[in-house]
Parts: sequence; C-alpha cells; structure tokens
Amino acid sequence: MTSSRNLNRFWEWGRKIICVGRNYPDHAKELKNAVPTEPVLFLKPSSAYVTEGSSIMVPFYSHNLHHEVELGVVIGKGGTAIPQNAAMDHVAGYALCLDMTARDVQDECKTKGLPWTLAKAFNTSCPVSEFIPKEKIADPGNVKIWLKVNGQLRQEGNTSQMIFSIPFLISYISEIITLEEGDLILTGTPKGVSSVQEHDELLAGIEGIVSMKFRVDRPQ
Ligand SMILES: CC(=O)CC(=O)C(=O)O
Ligand SMILES: [Mg+2]
Repeated sequence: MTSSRNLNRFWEWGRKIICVGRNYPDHAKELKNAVPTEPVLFLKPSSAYVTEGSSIMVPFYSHNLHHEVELGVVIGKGGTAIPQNAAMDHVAGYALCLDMTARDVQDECKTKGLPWTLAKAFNTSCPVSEFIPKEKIADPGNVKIWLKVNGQLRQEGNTSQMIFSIPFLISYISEIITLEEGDLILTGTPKGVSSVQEHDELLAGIEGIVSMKFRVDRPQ
C-alpha cells in the first residue's frame, strides 16, 4: 500500500523517535559507562524535532547541554519481530540527527535511578537534516559523521565503530516495539560530546552526503 504522506518530511508524521545509547565503545568509555552487551533504548516525542532555520533551545532547567551527532534511520515499512536478514527492506532512508542531551539532568537522573525524559526528550532535542533517500548511502555501516561547534571539530566517527549494526537494531527494537512507517531510529553517538552555549553555531555532516547548521538559543 502506498502512503499519501511524504517521507521527505518524516518529522511531520508524529511518529516514534527511538534512540540507541552507548552504541560506540569510545563514547561509552568517555562517560565512564560500561560497554553494553544489549542495546540501551530510550524514546523522544515527535515534539523534539527541529529542522534547519529554527534554533535548538537550551531547556530552562539545564546548565550543561551536550551535542551528540548520530546517524538516523527512517523506517519506510513497519513491522514486528523483523528478522535481521529482512531489516534493510524496512528502511526508506536516513537523516543526520542530533541527540541533544541535558547532561547535568541526565547525571542527576542516573544517580537517583530516574528515567532520562527531562534530559533527552525536551522540545528541540532532536534536530534533523533533510531526508536522505536510501540509495544515497550505499553502506550505512561505513559512513563518517562529524560535528563542529563555532568552526571547531568536536565529534568525528564512523558508523563502522557501532557495537550493534543497523539490521540488528531494527530486528531487536521491532521485537519489543512495533516499527511504523515514519519512525526514526537514532543509532548512537561517537566520542567527543561536549557542552554548547547560547549563540553557538553547530555544523554537522555525513561526509559527502549532507550537512546541517543550527544555532543554540535560550528561552527568554
Ligand atoms: C549516555 C547517553 O546519553 C547515551 C546516548 O544517547 C548515546 O548516543 O550514546
Ligand atoms: Mg545519543
């Protein structure tokens, strides 16, 4: 069945944003977390989306907002318990994404054993690039992603460093949470996460494929 909605604007669909944490060993280590043996999952609401031309807003309750550059996978065909060998048939394309994280709040949540919602799911916590059709990335398991703050390189990694591959993640997630057309999976961040301030300019890219620019602001 074909959909009347256009996946080129997947962020308007209001579907799930499923995030994978600690999927790069060097990032797990920089935050002194154990390297996971099973994917760490959390969710963002669709109100977290922000696209170029709008600003990333620092949540009023945070004083340590971090960038996390990640490859996003846009689901084109839904499914439950999708086998790994069929997983890529469910992918419509990709997007470069930021998993903006209120690190001070996340640290407090971890200490208190509370969920990460305030740290990860606030408005504008998921900046995204334009939609990248599947054919434009021949091997999503081998692309370079990077992020600069005010012209300074802070993050640079390759998706080949991911602990859990995209087919594995689609299969694993879909056994627990049914995937729907328009869902987005954030696949985790490489090392180099750091603080951003009001008025900073974030420039991020997938080498040779896409780049995107966002400004950071604070609500008045
Ligand atoms: C510790 C984290 O915030 C995990 C995360 O989001 C990641 O990408 O890794
Ligand atoms: Mg992340």
